Amino acid sequence: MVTAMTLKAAVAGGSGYAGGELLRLLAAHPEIEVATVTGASSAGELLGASQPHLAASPLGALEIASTTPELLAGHEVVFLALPHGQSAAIAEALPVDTVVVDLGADFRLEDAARWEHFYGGTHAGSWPYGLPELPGQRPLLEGARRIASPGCYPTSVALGTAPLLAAGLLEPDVVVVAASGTSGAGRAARTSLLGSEVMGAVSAYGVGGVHRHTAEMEQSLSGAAGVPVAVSFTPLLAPMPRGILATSNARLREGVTGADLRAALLDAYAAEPFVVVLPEGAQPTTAATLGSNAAHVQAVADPRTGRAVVTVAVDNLGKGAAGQALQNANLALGLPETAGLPLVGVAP
Ligand SMILES: NC(=O)C1=CN([C@@H]2O[C@H](COP(=O)(O)OP(=O)(O)OC[C@H]3O[C@@H](n4cnc5c(N)ncnc54)[C@H](OP(=O)(O)O)[C@@H]3O)[C@@H](O)[C@H]2O)C=CC1
Ligand SMILES: CC(=O)N[C@@H](CCC(=O)OP(=O)(O)O)C(=O)O
Repeated sequence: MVTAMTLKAAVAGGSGYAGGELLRLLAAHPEIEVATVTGASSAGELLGASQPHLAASPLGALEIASTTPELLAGHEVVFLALPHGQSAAIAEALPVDTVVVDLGADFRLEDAARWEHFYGGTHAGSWPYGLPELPGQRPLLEGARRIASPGCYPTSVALGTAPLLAAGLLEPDVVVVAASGTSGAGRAARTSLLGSEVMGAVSAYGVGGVHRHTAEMEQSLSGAAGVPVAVSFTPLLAPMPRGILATSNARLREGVTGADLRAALLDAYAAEPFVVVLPEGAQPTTAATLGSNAAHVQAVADPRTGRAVVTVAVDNLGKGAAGQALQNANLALGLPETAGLPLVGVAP
């Protein structure tokens, strides 16, 4: 039930994985109420049938509507959790004073040529990049009407390495190997159903610099470093439903120690509610972040090879997607940044 005191939200793509997690978070948000949920093939179904984890919430009784700009207009905030290429036309038709947070990639890249290279089609433009913890980024998101929420892998990589590059501790050439749970591929991919192929195996994909998140990582890391940063990225598919563990490896600048790396992370995240720099000796694990908007970060020096090893765990559907989108909406709407966002995960 929407009351005069609450802000009305619409979630487009509410039948998908990212939309489903966003609706779970919004169901407990103190100041936002979901008035409209849309989808495509699921239009006409009850949300509780499409997303069984929402069945006990009043949201479960909402009917999923077809996605049209007319239906999405008239809300204070619209979340777009749609496949790539679907957001731009919808966003253009929404009122300019509506807060629109896109969970997809349509508006993440500033460079049109790079967007077209990695995604194909025509670049729709760029919006403020919704990773508030990046140096200098939060003021661009406070009060914004359009926000491009980052991809899950780029979120995890930037949270670990951006402060180290900004502090001049690493050479601007980063090798990333990151493992994701199957929900990262979206519900439509049905990888979750291919148990015989996915379970019991870890496999690399998008190998050889072709994964589209490479451009997004280079954009945010170059912004933090103030010089172009090259990223070599290899994603791995891991036999788990959700979670990302990203490892980033880069050459240390002359004289830099492990203590310097940790000091830079602790300094960058001292006042950040969602980023936890783990105690020395502890390593991030995906399980500890599940269901939360937290990112767990660690950095270690390998003095024998003169390299830094930075590890980050996030929930790909939490800080990697829905949690981050809600954090961005809170900033845009002038609400407490942490409203409706769990700081702690579920265990075991
Ligand atoms: N999964 C993840 O970890 C992350 C996802 N994202 C981004 O979030 C967005 C959604 O991803 P995800 O939830 O994983 O994807 P899913 O495949 O799970 O869900 C896609 C959603 O979009 C709807 N949809 C599909 N085609 C259309 C269309 N032509 N018009 C309108 N709606 C359509 C689907 O509706 P229906 O089911 O009714 O057909 C469904 O609700 C993507 O842009 C993705 O890149 C970002 C970060 C992480
Ligand atoms: C396991 C898996 O397939 N993961 C997805 C990443 C999903 C995501 O964050 O990103 P976008 O919003 O940019 O699509 C992939 O590699 O394409």
